[in-house]
Amino acid sequence: MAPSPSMDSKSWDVISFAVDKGHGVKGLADLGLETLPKQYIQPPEEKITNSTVVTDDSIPVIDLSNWTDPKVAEQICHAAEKWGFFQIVNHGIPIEVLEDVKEATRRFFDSPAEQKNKHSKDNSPTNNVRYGTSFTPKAEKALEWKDFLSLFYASDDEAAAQWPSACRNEALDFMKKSEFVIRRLMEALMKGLNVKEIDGTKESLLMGSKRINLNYYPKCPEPELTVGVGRHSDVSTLTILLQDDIGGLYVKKLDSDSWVHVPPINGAIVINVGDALQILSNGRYKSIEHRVIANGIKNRVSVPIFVNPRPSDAIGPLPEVLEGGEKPIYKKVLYSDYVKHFFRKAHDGKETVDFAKI
Ligand SMILES: CC(C)(COP(=O)(O)OP(=O)(O)OC[C@H]1O[C@@H](n2cnc3c(N)ncnc32)[C@H](O)[C@@H]1OP(=O)(O)O)[C@@H](O)C(=O)NCCC(=O)NCCSC(=O)/C=C/c1ccc(O)c(O)c1
Ligand SMILES: O=C(O)CCC(=O)C(=O)O
Ligand SMILES: [Fe+2]
Repeated sequence: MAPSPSMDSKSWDVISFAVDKGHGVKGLADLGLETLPKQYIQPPEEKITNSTVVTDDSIPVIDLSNWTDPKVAEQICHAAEKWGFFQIVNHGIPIEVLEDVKEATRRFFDSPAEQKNKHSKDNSPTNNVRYGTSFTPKAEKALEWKDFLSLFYASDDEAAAQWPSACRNEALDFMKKSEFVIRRLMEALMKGLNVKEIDGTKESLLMGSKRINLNYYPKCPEPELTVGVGRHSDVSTLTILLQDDIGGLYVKKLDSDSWVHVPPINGAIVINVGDALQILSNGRYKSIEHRVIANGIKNRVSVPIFVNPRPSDAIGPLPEVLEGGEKPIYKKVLYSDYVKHFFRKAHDGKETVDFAKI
């Protein structure tokens, strides 16, 4: 039966429509539903409340106008240790590149479901391009109110042949124009760990592979009953996250049960430490839990670039970190095993990193 706004979600198959046929939550939102389908209702404990949000504190904002100032490197290391999250301004990535990739994200998700679904797990001719909804629908008790396109970068030629034309050039441009920033951030962070030089081995561990996701969070009926993205930490070394002007990303404060909002700043980019860098730094840099709320007012887009080790790398605490006799708290794990473990289950806060604990 074809869905209509007046129908409640008992009378038609929401999963078949949104997940299998590829309409996503964008398709559900376009129906003009007045109530949230029950499959998206999250347990009450996932609701973010005023009592857990603090408004008198926020993640650092770091001005990168002067990279050569040693104080900038100190601020980066300090933010990575104490917050695991910070925003950067005056980073040198042209504002048009940022605007263009947000626009391309809207263009891709505005295209017909049949078009988008050509890139689903079942239909895509390559594993490097994947359109989907929620996170792991088969493993989740409640779905998340988000559609995504995930693009693993293999080469320019492969991207030209396989990435959707609606967003290919803009996504590639954002990746390329952020390379300089990623390298400088890594150099600063490695200095803080006593690593003098990023040689070939370190280059692979720190930034050997990249994945860019285009996220689309449509306007949601009854947004307080669901989530945009559930509590999780990223499995990357670093994530370079571009958000639009809507807001809704919350970050957990270290060693607390409080959450802070990450306010959109025009032209800024959010940076966060992922599990791989937490493991490589033996816990010095923190991969922090974060989540995105759903909203009932406007569609939101975000574009994270996940900077990762190569899938074939073994990751564990770096020798330089353990030089002074510090005990390793993580064992060596094959990065592709780590990522598979992450993708196999629903978002579950910081549980993934236990996979690598000694
Ligand atoms: C990821 C793997 C290990 C998958 O290996 P492979 O053996 O080919 O398995 P697969 O059958 O394609 O995928 C295994 C499952 O993961 C899921 N999966 C794979 N890629 C993705 C993806 N990009 N997004 C969501 N799920 C995915 C699949 O759907 C499979 O589940 P199921 O459909 O069988 O139930 C491989 O592609 C690889 O080594 N990739 C290179 C390294 C890499 O990509 N690292 C990831 C960094 S991404 C990163 O840091 C964060 C991603 C993220 C995404 C969404 C969020 O909401 C979120 O919070 C975070
Ligand atoms: O949309 C956002 O602001 C964050 C998304 C996110 O955490 C992710 O894709 O891993
Ligand atoms: Fe994330």
